[in-house]
Amino acid sequence: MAVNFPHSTSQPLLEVKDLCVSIPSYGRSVALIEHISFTLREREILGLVGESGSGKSVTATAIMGLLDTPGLKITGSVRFRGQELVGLSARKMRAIRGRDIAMIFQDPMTAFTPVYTVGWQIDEQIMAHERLSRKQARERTVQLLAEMGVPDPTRTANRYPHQLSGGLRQRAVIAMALSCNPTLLIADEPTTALDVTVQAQILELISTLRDTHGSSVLLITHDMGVVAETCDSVMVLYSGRIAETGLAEALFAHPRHPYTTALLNSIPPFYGERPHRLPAIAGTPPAPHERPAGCAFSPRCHDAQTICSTIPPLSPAGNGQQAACFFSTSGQQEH
Ligand SMILES: Nc1ncnc2c1ncn2[C@@H]1O[C@H](COP(=O)(O)OP(=O)(O)OP(=O)(O)O)[C@@H](O)[C@H]1O
Repeated sequence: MAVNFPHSTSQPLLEVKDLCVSIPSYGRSVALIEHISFTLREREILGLVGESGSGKSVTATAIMGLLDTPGLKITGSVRFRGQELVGLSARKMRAIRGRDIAMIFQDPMTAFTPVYTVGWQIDEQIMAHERLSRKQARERTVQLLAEMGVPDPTRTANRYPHQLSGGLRQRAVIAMALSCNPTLLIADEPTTALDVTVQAQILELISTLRDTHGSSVLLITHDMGVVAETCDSVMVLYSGRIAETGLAEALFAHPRHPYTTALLNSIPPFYGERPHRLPAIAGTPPAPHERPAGCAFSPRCHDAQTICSTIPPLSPAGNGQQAACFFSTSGQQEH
């Protein structure tokens, strides 16, 4: 587990304040995410965790300016190195995406087109941002692939995406994402499609990026085990709202929200096959348009009481943690 978070005094890189995304549905506005606020510091690895449908991808794509559903409304603030990104023109946002913020997805095949070699595509990415010849770009491509632990990088660069194993493809995707030296890497379930051994290697690679490239990482996952292995800090989402935040070490030792406790109980054994999706707790999260009044987790919570029919505010819960639970400081959720 990433027990020490050495960068708590480093500069804020990404400051998200009160980010809300809603869509119109049958004449009313339905929130996909609500009041999301967090700060990602330089060289920090922050895990964004929650079950399917909790709003992780919507949060990430809103930050990246990639949400384009008609009628969708984004409010709040996303500041990257002090610059406001919400409301920025598509052209300026594209420039920031290519230069400062890169994103990698669960399925590495989506990052590459099948008809060009992997090396060609990474070269193109480099040449789009720097005035380099193909030969110079290829040297950089090969160097990046080598840094990502790709064996025989010169030969691998000349192969097509389908000729690589899943693990090698994901390494190549990370190499492409890093080709412009982004300061922020957003990784959306980057290891879910990979087998356990390769997952561990890719997570190791991501954890070393802050040392090799000085990157900050927003790591999206449904798997608390992945957070434990990789992240300095954690933000737990439930039904589009923050359930709990804190440093990984503190939150793992003393979860303050019953949903966090349930997720921690779902961590599969360290050894053995890791199931694709573990049922964290009986029942499923509500869809955005079916979110109950009050605490959205209360229908699945053993400790729910009458007060939970009002929305619990996100409040300090000790140890630098914050939790949206009326009982978060009483200690009754500790295990
Ligand atoms: N463009 C959209 N239009 C309408 N609803 C959307 C849109 N994108 C996501 N949603 C809904 O918003 C909710 C949050 O989705 P999101 O993809 O962020 O969840 P997630 O936590 O990333 O889940 P997963 O782990 O399955 O990717 C879901 O109920 C989803 O159906």
